[in-house]
Amino acid sequence: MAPITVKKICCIGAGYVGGPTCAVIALKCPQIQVTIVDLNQARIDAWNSANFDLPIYEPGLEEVVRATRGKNLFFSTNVDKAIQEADLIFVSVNTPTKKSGVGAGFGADLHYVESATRRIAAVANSSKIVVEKSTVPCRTAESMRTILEANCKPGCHFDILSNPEFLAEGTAIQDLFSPDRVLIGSLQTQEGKDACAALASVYANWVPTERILTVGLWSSELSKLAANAMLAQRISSINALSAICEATGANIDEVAHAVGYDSRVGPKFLRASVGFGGSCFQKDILNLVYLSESLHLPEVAAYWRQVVEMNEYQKRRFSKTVVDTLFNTITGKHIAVLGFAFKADTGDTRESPAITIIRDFLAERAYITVYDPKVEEAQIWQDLSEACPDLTLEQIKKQVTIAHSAVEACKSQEAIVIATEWKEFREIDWQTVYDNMTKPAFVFDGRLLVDADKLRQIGFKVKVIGRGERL
Ligand SMILES: NC(=O)C1=CN([C@@H]2O[C@H](COP(=O)(O)OP(=O)(O)OC[C@H]3O[C@@H](n4cnc5c(N)ncnc54)[C@H](O)[C@@H]3O)[C@@H](O)[C@H]2O)C=CC1
Ligand SMILES: O=C(O)[C@H]1O[C@H](OP(=O)(O)OP(=O)(O)OC[C@H]2O[C@@H](n3ccc(=O)[nH]c3=O)[C@H](O)[C@@H]2O)[C@H](O)[C@@H](O)[C@@H]1O
Repeated sequence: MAPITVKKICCIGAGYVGGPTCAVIALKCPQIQVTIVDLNQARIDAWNSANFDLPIYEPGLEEVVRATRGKNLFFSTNVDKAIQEADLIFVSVNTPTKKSGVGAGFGADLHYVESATRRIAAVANSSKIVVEKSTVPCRTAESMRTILEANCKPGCHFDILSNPEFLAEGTAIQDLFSPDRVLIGSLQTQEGKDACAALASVYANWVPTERILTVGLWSSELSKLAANAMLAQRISSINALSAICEATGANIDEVAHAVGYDSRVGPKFLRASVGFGGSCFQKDILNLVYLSESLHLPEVAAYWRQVVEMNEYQKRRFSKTVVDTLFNTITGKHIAVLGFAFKADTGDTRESPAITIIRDFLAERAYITVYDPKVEEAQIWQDLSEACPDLTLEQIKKQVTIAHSAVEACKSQEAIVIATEWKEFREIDWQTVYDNMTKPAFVFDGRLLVDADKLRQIGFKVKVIGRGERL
């Protein structure tokens, strides 16, 4: 059979993954027409906005969209038309943790994947390659195939591939331009292999072929959960060690450096922090826990669950350090929280540790001033309202103020908490900040960001995560 040539791609889901991923495909494959669709009209309008006020902030993304939009990249809410025209369809919809019913709190909520799949079956009038881009539990492709085969029009045939995404927010464009690997899982039938080759040929426009890994469908699905679980496990491991450092006087930077120098361990992803956030680590580990439990593997489930429990402990431990250090009470005290996003270079706040810390401070009835360079005010209010269901928004607004710069946020405060590692926080004029604070002035660095010695010379009392030194 002649190799399948992909000419038109549809991506269902114009979010953090679908948007950047398919914009980069459009840039690297000018011969392919790419249409990204979503049910959310506001999101599509933002992708199409005349001034490129895109719905997500990601360094380099605007340049990619400027170079391709209206040429071979289109954003639309006309899901059916894009499905009908495409030869290959990415399903890149959200797969959050289930909130109720069987598996609540652990399992993935697959209803967005299912409704996208049902839509493909209902409207497709020719054969398609359907690609799972969303992160899904192992064997989801089988359910998709059952739905597609039971509902498709006569003469239509669907090949299903798994092609999980490994980009990290904040570096998405760089990660997509030069991925460590692209993973494609397929059934090991001739048709499955042909579909796999068709998708591989799309990536081969810019990814070296030795980095395009082809495996079985179930391995591909599980590899995505495994990759996130192992990355998160490294952070929980280093954070567990940070607690020992604080208790013994060891320095977590030095420990991470010494351990990471072993080429078998490697230096990356060993940065102690106030805890990991983001929409996926916790969700994907809980998904793995649920999978393990459903497979009657309770020890395996407990092992992975501990990675999330350690992360919760780290966030709690950080809040408690602040209270303990501020003479065992923060009631009525003024604290600046620098950073609200879950990491630098993104406006995304999903599962951000800053939310948990502020919730803890609100429970102690402290006054908080927040500053983040990219997170919208409305998002901060929404996140705090969800995190503090016992408080009305009016009550929250009495205790929380949003500032427009770091220096403004720190003015007249008793303590500063660094919750996100934004580069601009490294360049703060600490002398001016100190002069304008209530004394003693405290800095709690949850991101290993400040030069603690320099701050101490100015007069600050400084506590850095993973360091047991004197204030
Ligand atoms: N955010 C990240 O950095 C990464 C996310 N992932 C995975 O990718 C998937 C998507 O994640 P995000 O892009 O962050 O989610 P998102 O929530 O930003 O975007 C998903 C989009 O899908 C749309 N959608 C849902 N059902 C639809 C339907 N039936 N038809 C059309 N549109 C529909 C939603 O309106 C939403 O805009 C998830 O499974 C996630 O685990 C994987 C790697 C990285
Ligand atoms: O499936 C996903 O969603 C993605 O999840 C992560 O990407 P992301 O969550 O965007 O960002 P990371 O850089 O992994 O950071 C996650 C959290 O861990 C924290 N972190 C990271 C690294 C580190 O050494 N220490 C640390 O505390 C970050 O501050 C952040 O809160 C993975 O890195 C991606 O490979 C994966 O595709």
